[in-house]
Amino acid sequence: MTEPTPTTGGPAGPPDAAPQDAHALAQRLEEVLADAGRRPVLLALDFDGTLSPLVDDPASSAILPAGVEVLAALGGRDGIALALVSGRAMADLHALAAVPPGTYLVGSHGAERARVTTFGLERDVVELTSAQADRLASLGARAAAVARGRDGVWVETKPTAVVVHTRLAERDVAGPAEQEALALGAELGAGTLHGKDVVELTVLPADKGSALAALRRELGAPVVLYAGDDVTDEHAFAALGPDDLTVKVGAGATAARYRVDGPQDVVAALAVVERATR
Ligand SMILES: O=P(O)(O)OC[C@H]1O[C@H](O[C@H]2O[C@H](CO)[C@@H](O)[C@H](O)[C@H]2O)[C@H](O)[C@@H](O)[C@@H]1O
Repeated sequence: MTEPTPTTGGPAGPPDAAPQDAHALAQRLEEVLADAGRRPVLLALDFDGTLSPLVDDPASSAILPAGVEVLAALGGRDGIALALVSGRAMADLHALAAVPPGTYLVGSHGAERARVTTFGLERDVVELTSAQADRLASLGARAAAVARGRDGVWVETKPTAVVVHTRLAERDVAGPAEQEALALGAELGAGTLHGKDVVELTVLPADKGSALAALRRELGAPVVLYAGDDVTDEHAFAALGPDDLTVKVGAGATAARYRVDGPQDVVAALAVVERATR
């Protein structure tokens, strides 16, 4: 897996200072949570690569069991709001994400919004204009042509986008496929997001930063913790301020203040929140 260039995936260049480690993050979380005046704290988390380890088959992704447990414990806790902010299509995210009622779900990088309830999903309707629907159909057909004959390259379709996946392809096959997909997006006037082994071509441009800022405003959250592993999460980091906690999961250039190694460390940070808010 190669890290895509942030130019097409996210807005930010690297910060001046190197991100701080998991220990510094835990300390800062404890400080923030000790101040009852700074509630609600919005815990907003990317899904793939952040709560759920990356796998070859996106349908078999799952939040780490310890993560499911700690999220369940945080559900409905006073002063804590939970959100998943993902590139996944909403139906897909809802099916895979074992999260407690009350959790906000942001899907398709912000094009889809919903809230988990005890009775099911309360979901905003997404409607495409006929021009957008036509463009999505053309993108689907042309993306299929990009994948055709290329071993390990396949196309996922979402309500507002198509995704060219290259994780299973050799590098000399994946690189040209990603470049062709990006060129296709430019040719058909689609929004493009270049994530980890994926090129997303969307007819309803959205980004995690705008979606996160809107959710924060609605909730009136003075503090936000956002954790994400991909270049598309840089939009979310860029939308947050100096009092927020931005956490890059894994390697790669980032504007986040903290860096942790993997999903197990994200779960550990959530456990800090769980203990501090009992
Ligand atoms: O914003 P996210 O929650 O990180 O979702 C981004 C994309 O995630 C999925 O693809 C990624 O995870 C797959 C499963 O681990 C992996 O096979 C793929 O290489 C990753 O890019 C999903 O399939 C995409 O639709 C999401 O946009």
